[in-house]
Amino acid sequence: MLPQTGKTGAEIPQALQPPLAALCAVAADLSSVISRGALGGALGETIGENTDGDAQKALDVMADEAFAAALKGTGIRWYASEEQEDVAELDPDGALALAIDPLDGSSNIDVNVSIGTIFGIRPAAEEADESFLRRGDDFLASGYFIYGPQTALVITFGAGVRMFVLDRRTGLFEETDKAPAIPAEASEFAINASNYRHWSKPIRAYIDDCLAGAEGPRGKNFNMRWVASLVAETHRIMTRGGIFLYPADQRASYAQGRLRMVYECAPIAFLVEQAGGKATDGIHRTLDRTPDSLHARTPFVFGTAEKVDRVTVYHDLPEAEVSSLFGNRGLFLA
Ligand SMILES: O=P(O)(O)OC[C@H]1O[C@](O)(COP(=O)(O)O)[C@@H](O)[C@@H]1O
Ligand SMILES: [Mg+2]
Ligand SMILES: [Mg+2]
Repeated sequence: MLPQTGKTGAEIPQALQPPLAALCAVAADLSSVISRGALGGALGETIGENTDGDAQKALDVMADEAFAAALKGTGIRWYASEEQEDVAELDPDGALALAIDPLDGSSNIDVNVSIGTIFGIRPAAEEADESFLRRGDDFLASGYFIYGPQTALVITFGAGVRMFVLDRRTGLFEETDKAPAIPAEASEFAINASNYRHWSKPIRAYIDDCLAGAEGPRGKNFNMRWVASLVAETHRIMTRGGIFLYPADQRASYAQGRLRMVYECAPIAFLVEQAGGKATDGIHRTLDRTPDSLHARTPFVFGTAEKVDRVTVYHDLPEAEVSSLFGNRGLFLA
């Protein structure tokens, strides 16, 4: 079930072909299960709790079990999943380590909104933790499947970004010639605005200035999106630019935001950088940071490079300039 590279003919690295074929086979099956909705059972029913304390939905567990089973014998030694407390050893003689969010956007399972799967593949270290608790500059591949009106695979092997769409007539992922590249200009921001009162001053100031529109310090109007599915936001930003923010906030257990470094933020960061964008924790480059545990969370800001840089600058502004009463930011922020 390897993705068909007819459009570009560009090779898929040999060592990655078996795990990628397995990922595509499971994703195609998942796509079909998801498209049947309630006909296929209560996919969005809460059946437990994962390590993070997040509600575990039936589809979360189904997806995790399907990916883990399909990846056996494909060269993956270490399998790190959102839905499993510890790293699983699939093939002791495998040379690869795979981190996965089997089902991303779980709150949308029952409301027919796009959901997805996020994955990242890197060389396996001798020890499980050592394979994942390290800087993110040795990815061999990362990407996501999005189960929406189209089921698509967006992936990078470290040489740009490629997109494949599932052709339901053949069950194969066919490469398109529209390789996503994040536009340098955009006017959309994505953030869960209901958390405004919990954000830091620099984040509030950045969003205040977007909301102030043409009359405010930015001198232009913006639009807001929040799908509550990281994969859907990523796909939109990969396609038409913009910025996504899930910052740290003052709620209990959100001091490092909500999203997890190993199987959400680092794989997305590698992909976004390959598409010409940037990804940080609001200040520091995501891929330069080392997670201290498998399910460690991190604040996450990614998208159009200039916008991500601007959020970093807001964190450098003097206290007085990020108080929400302050009308004008430093001149260079015009
Ligand atoms: O519900 P919130 O706080 O807006 O958070 C939405 C975020 O949570 C997530 O659903 C977390 O991912 P999971 O669904 O895999 O746990 C992201 O996809 C999404 O960006
Ligand atoms: Mg997720
Ligand atoms: Mg998930």
